[in-house]
Amino acid sequence: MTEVLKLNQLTKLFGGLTAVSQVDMTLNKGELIGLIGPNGAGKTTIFNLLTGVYVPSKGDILFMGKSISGKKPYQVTAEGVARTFQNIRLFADLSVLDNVKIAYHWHGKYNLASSLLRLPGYFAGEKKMTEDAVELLDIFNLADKKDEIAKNLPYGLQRRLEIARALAAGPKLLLLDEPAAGMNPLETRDLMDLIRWIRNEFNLTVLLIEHDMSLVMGVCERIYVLDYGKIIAEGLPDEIKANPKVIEAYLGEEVSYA
Ligand SMILES: Nc1ncnc2c1ncn2[C@@H]1O[C@H](COP(=O)(O)OP(=O)(O)OP(=O)(O)O)[C@@H](O)[C@H]1O
Repeated sequence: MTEVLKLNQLTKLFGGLTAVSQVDMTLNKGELIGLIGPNGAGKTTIFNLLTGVYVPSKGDILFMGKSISGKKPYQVTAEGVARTFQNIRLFADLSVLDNVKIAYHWHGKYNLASSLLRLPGYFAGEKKMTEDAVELLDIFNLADKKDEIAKNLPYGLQRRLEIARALAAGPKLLLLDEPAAGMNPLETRDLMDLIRWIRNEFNLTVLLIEHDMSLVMGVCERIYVLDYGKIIAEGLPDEIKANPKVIEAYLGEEVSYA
């Protein structure tokens, strides 16, 4: 089994606050893993550490066996890690198509000189990129919206577009931060199917933060539970549901497994 991601004693302090504390985690190739925990548990901080937004205070992050701790976000993207955000971050005033095409530039199909000089390679590359982008949008049922301005899309479609854009960067590891936030139950169910499908189709490993328990339990093969920055449980969805530590951590929060 190939280890795609390994966190060794990952720790992040903000002043006196330990937001992430000695977290160990392993993701194997092709796994779809959930990261859950009450508000403020440190989930998004882990994503920010994984993507180079923050530098770990202690511990290490290994991606495909190589340390990526301390790398800049663009370097982490180039290594093959892509993410979506809790609060959607699209280029709001660009078209749906351009939002995806921008991400393709990460693994540019042509070099800077050919792009500046508009050499034949540039036009061929540009055409191929547009075709690829439209194909990707088609998978996400967004091809007919390709010329719309991103901010004018309904919320659920903006979330889909964000995932499409993340995939355009050609990741090996996809990090999804609350992909179902703000979606209705039908949209959530569609999204679950889509996440499972893209994992298979794009040969991905997926780590998913989610508050919607039905989504987490329905789609994830294994789950890590974080509370006050520490991993308090790890296991199969049924094990997690029945784990007293998890139930206690969630006491006072309304949890629905429906
Ligand atoms: N840049 C920062 N500076 C100081 N404290 C921070 C910073 N970012 C996060 N924190 C704190 O770290 C802790 C973990 O926050 P984080 O956003 O990672 O939690 P979370 O599990 O993603 O929460 P939520 O489910 O509400 O999104 C919180 O106490 C938060 O206030």
